[in-house]
Amino acid sequence: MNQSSKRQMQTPRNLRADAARVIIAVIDQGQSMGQALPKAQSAYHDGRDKGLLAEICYGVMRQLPQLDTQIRRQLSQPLNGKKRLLHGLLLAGLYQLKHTRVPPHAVVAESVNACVALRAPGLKGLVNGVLRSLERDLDQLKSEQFDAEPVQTLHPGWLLKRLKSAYPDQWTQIVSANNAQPPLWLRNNASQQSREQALQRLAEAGVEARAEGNGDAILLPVPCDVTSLPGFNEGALSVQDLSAQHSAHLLQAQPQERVLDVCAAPGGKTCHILERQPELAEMVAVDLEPRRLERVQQNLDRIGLRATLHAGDASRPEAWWDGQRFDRILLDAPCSATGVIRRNPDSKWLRRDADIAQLAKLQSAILAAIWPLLKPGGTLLYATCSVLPEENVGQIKAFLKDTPDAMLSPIDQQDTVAKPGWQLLPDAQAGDGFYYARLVKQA
Ligand SMILES: C[S@@+](CC[C@H](N)C(=O)[O-])C[C@H]1O[C@@H](n2cnc3c(N)ncnc32)[C@H](O)[C@@H]1O
Repeated sequence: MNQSSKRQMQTPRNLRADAARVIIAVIDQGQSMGQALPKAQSAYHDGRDKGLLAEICYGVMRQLPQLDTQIRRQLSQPLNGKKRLLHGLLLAGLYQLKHTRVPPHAVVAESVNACVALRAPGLKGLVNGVLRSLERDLDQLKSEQFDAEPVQTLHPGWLLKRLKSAYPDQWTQIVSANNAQPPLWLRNNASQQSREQALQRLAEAGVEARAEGNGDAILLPVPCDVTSLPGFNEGALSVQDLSAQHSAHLLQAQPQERVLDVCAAPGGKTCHILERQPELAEMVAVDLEPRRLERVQQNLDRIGLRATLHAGDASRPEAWWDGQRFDRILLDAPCSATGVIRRNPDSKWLRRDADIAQLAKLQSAILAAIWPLLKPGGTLLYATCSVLPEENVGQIKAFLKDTPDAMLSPIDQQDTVAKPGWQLLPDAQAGDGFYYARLVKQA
C-alpha cells in the first residue's frame, strides 16, 4: 500500500477537502482540471458527488480573483506552506456560499469537518470564523465592484489586453460569455438516425431538447447525465459543442476519399466526419499523445466506427506517414483555447502571454509540414478553438503568402484573402469561440 492510500484509510473522505486539493493542484502546481479532477472524482461512486465536486472546482476557477480577494481580506496572514490547502478550502467554501444552493450552515459545517481530512484539525476555528464572517456579509460580497479590471472581469491582464486590441467593440461580450456556464450541445449521428428522430426519442424520454442550425446539433437547455439519454451508449448521440460541429460540414468529405485528421484526440471531429461520410476509403487520425489517442479509440468503439490511428508529431510526418497523399485534411491545431474558456476556466490561470507566440510558431510549423501530404486539388481545413488573431487570421494570411499552391476556399462572403477565415466568438446562448479557414491545393 502506498503512502497516499494509507493516508486515505486513516482520514475520512471529505468532498470539500478533495475540492481543496484539486483547486491547489491547479493554482499552485499548474495541473489542469482535466488532470486533477478525474483523479479526485474516481473516489466517489455517486454521480451527484462527482457532479458537486466538479461544480465547486470549476466554479472556483471561473470566479478565482474575486473569491481570492474577498478571502485574503479576512486573513491576518496568508495561508501558506502546510496550511495552503486551507486556502483552497476557503475558496471552495466562499464559492458555495455565493454561487450555489448548498445551505450556508452545511457549507460551514462540511468545510470545518474537512480540516480533519486535510490533517489540520487545529485550524477548524479559523475556517469556521472566516466562513461565518463571509456568510454574514454575503449580500455585500455578491454585489461588490472591484477596482482592478482583472478582478472585476475575472480575466488575467495579459488576456484582457489582447482581447481589447483584437475586439475593441466586442471584448466585454467575449468576457461575459467566457464567465457564463456553457450550454450542453449534443451531436446527432446522421448515419444512425435523423435529427428529427433523435428529438422524438428525447421527447419520449422526457428530455427537453431543440435543434439549432442546419446540421446535427441539438441543444439541451437543462444539463443531464448524457449516458442515460436514449441511444447515447450506442453512439446515436455524442457531446460536442455547436462550433466544433462545423468542421465535418466544412470539410465535405466524399465517398472513397482518404481523409487525415491531424491533432485528433479525443476524436470528436474524427467521429463526426465518419458519421457524415461512412464510405471513406480510409480515415487516418494522428495525435502526439498516445494516452489521448486511447480516447479516440474509445469514442470510435462506442459509435461503431473505424479509423487508422497513429501516435506521432504532426510537425514531423516522416515518422508516421506512409507516403500516400490525402484528399482532405482537418488540422485542428494545438492552440491557446481562448475560445473555450467557459468550458476550461482553469486555462485562464495556467496560460501565459508568452505561450501565444510559441503556439503560433508550432501552428505554422505543423501547417508547413502537413501541406505536402495533401493531394493537388485536395482541401485542408485549418481549425482552432482560439479567438486570438495571431493563431487564426494572421496564421493563414502568412501561410497563403508563403505557399504559392495554396488557395483560399471561402466559407462565406467575409472570408477573403485580405482577411481569411471564419472567426466565431463564444456566445453564451450558442457555440464556443472557434476559427476555421479552408484551403485548396492548386492542381
Ligand atoms: C484541440 S485538441 C484536438 C481536438 C480534436 N480534434 C477533437 O475534435 O476531439 C488538440 C490536440 O493536439 C494534440 N497535439 C498537440 N501538439 C501536437 C503535435 N505536435 N502533433 C500532433 N498532435 C498534437 C494534443 O495532444 C491535442 O489532443
